[in-house]
Amino acid sequence: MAAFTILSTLPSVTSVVLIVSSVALCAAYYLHKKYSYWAKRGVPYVKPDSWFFGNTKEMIFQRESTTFMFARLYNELAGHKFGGYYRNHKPFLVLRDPELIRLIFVKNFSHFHDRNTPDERDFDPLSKHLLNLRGQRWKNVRYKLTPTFSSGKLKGMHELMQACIVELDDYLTKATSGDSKDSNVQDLRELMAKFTTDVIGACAFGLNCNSIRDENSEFRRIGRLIFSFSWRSYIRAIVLTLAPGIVMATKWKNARPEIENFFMSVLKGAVEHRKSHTEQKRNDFLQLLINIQAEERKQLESNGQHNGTQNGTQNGTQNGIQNGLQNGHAESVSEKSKDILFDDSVVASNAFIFFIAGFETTASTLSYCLYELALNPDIGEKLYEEVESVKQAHNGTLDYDAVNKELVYMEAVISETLRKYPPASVLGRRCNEAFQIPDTNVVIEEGVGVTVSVYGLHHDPQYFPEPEKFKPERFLGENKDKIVPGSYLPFGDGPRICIGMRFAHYEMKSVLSYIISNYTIHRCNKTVVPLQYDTRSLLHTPVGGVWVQFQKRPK
Ligand code: HEM
Repeated sequence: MAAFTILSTLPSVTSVVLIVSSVALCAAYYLHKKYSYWAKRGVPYVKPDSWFFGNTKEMIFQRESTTFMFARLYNELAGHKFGGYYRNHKPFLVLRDPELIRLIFVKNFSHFHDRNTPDERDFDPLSKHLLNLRGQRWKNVRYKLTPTFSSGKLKGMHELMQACIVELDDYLTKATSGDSKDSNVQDLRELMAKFTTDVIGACAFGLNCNSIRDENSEFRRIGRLIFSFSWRSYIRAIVLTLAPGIVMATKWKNARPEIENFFMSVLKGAVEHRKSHTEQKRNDFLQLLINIQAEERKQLESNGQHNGTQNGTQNGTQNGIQNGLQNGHAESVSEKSKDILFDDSVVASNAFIFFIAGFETTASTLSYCLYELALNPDIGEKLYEEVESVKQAHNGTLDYDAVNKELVYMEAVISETLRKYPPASVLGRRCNEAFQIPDTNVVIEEGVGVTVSVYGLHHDPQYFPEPEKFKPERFLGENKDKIVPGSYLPFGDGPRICIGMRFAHYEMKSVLSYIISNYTIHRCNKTVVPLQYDTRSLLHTPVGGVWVQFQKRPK
């Protein structure tokens, strides 16, 4: 009897089936509606291959790298100027036509001024940097930071960079004169990452990171950690696309705690040092950021708007940063005024992003460039001749202007490297104001993201015939003039183009001219051709490194 009563209170099999099928139907209807977005608008699109992840399943399950997944979407939409795809169930547009790309990235920037990255978050002290900032706040910070990369400022960093080249020289001299027959065989990824870490450490923080000299350098360890795969970052990235609200509500920071703590303590140390050594003239990015902050405070004070406790002098600013960093958050109470643009966390975040954006991209370009020289010795010899002749014209040394203006063939070799191996292979913008694509009825609605596969464009034979061949002459003379605007985008385009572009070019040309002058680069039995790429990496990273052999040139 009791059993009968319990059974009668349970829902019948029919009602369970009904409930389950109604939920399934609602979910199917919801997803069908979501995935009809592009079809309804008559836009060609790539059919999603997963109900849950749209077109990004292969990337999410790490079977395809980000670079190759977006290049595949680009290729699948061949014949169209643009086409739709879905990230999870959100609609995105791939832009394929260079003219349309320029229209969106440059001419109609006011409709697309933000990236697809999440908005700056108050709980994350290292997130308020140029890559993430949006709208007017981005504009103001960018405006203030642009002079930081002027020729005058970069010229002032010449000595810092040369000091890092001396370290590299010391290392390579030992390696190539070592007893072991393999000591001159080097993993370019690792060697160049150590070099660019030292450069950016010196130029961003005024610090000697010692990555080349010291195998256990903390900076290099943290640099490796930033770009290595972690389940934490992987799960966070998935949650961020599926349910960004969860990341915000749980204050789930992007940087791992170890990385955040490291940078916060480095910054605190650097600021403390500057406070007690005001006599030392500095010319690094951190000092330039501190100066901008000091100027801003001075101006706010003179406008009578700033009631904080700092006195507005450079020392005051340094105290402010120090207090903020010491309190475990980068913003001191006195800085909450809405008028303040360069609060402590904006200073910390931008020094941090210069480090991250600055070392890996240049290291990867340098390693691919030297790899190609090992495969194409004739290009290496042509480079050598150019470097030697420019050096001769300048009494045997290359100053800032000679490096910048006279190494024309080297510039072409670097441009070709960036074409074949763009480190930032995908660009994105988020539509902030509806935009009708000219000569069509298609309107990109507010909130919809647009994507450019830089790798897809750079490997499209329509723009770069025989794209797998390494041909620097594409970027020389009249060939250069024939490059279709909007088809070559290693540094992006429009007002949000890479702010460090000139710095990167200068750094790469400086170190390459040193290497080319002193060494020849060769294939060795560890050189892999063609390179195989890590499907888990965001930046196109080869598996197992990029190995070549260095041989000292006879003097
Ligand atoms: C070969 C080296 C480099 C490459 C290929 C590269 C590439 C890029 C690309 C593609 C973007 C996005 C542009 C867009 O969305 O239109 C970008 C943005 C950025 N890069 Fe670089 N970059 C390099 C070196 C550097 C260096 C050395 C620094 C700093 C010292 C730097 C700092 C930045 C910053 C802060 C942004 C965000 C700019 C903004 O939104 O206003 N990059 N970079």
